[in-house]
Amino acid sequence: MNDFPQSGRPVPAWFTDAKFGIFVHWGAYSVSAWAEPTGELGVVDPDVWFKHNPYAEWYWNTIRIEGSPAQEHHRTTHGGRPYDEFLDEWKAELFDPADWVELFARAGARYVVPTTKHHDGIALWDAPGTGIRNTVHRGPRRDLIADLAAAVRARDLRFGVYYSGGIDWYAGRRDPVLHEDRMDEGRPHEAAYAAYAHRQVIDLIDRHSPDVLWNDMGWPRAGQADLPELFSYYYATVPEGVVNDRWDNAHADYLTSEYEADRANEWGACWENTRGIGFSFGYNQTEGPEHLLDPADAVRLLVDVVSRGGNLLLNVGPKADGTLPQEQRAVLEGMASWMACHSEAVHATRPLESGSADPHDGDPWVRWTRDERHIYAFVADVPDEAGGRVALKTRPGLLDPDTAERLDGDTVKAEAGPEGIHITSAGLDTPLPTAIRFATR
Ligand SMILES: C[C@@H]1N[C@H](CNC(=O)Cc2c[nH]c3ccccc23)[C@@H](O)[C@H](O)[C@@H]1O
Repeated sequence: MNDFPQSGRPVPAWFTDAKFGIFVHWGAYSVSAWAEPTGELGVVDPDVWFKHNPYAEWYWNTIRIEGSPAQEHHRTTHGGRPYDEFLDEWKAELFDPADWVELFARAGARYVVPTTKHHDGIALWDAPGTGIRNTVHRGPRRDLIADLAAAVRARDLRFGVYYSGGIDWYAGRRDPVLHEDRMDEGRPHEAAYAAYAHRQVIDLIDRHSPDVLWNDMGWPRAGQADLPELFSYYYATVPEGVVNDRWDNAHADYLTSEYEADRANEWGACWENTRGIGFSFGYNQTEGPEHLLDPADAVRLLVDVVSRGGNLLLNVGPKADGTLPQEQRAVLEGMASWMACHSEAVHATRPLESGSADPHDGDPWVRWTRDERHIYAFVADVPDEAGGRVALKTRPGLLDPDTAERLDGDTVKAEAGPEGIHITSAGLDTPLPTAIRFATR
């Protein structure tokens, strides 16, 4: 979607060191919590995508598409009633932000980005111009953004905000989006909406000094001339703030990709891949284990992204009551137990210079990271018949075999080989990667 260079502004070190953030998609769509588990963005045929949208947060759009299974579900389960009623049904009665943040921190996340207003236009704070159509005056009757921000900062994590500037099916009054080629028709571009959105982002900056401004689906054309002023105001308020790339090519401190879409953005010193634990960002009750990443998948995704110089923004979709779905908690718990001894090989690392050591897919699976004094080899799926022996292809002399150590404490033997380093160690035949640390020569 974006083929322009980043802003040229050096991205603050906290962001490139952070490596791992948690996205939180929570809204009135968490009450309906329903979508077909069609598949991943970028893999699903675009002609199928919108009528069979796996994004549960797109429920209001999908139920307005004639003949969609979601429309049928809405008719039979909710009597076809107005989407807006889900706001009043949303109570968030079990919302415990400190509990969420503790799990996010243990999993190794260093920043948290909640949806403050998604495409349905419902604000999770008392946003200017929204009247009572927000979670302070209806439903939860709570400023969910302020409560989460406080918990995130109390745990010394960075706090960012997601804002749907490009799409607003309420204030923007648009017909359903039927195909990505007609996405622009689904977007409001008028001056009134631009002023409304601009004012809300300024309000978020004034209230929370967010460390990340994560806008989505572009910015209304009538408001694009005012973006340089908005960004200047943001940076003056948050000198270490970062701005993503979804403002219609106006500006970007870093580029984003989403599932398999926009993978061409995954280059340079700083980019971020985002996805849900399943095929959806909003909680989708129809998803089963076969649709979700397991802990090993999530760890490998994080390690692969970090080894290529990116951040992973992994999403959780809380239930309407404020609890994190058990199957999503389990993934973060799995990441947390892995992160307990692998953080040093992930956080504040950088990719290796190209050509010094090769990643490898298949058996074994190999990825690399480095910091000033060490090089880390992540190894998984070592075939059993190899007796735990792996040949790591590296530039000769790059690693000192005598310094090899497994971060989980198990023993590893290393010796220089013709193509780099041979290591021998037990228990590397699992899909969950293990890091071996070497001192750099
Ligand atoms: C983080 C997610 N961002 C989505 C917007 N995604 C994009 O614009 C990315 C994208 C690239 N190519 C596309 C083709 C069709 C739909 C989306 C995209 C939103 O529509 C989702 O609901 C969720 O908030």
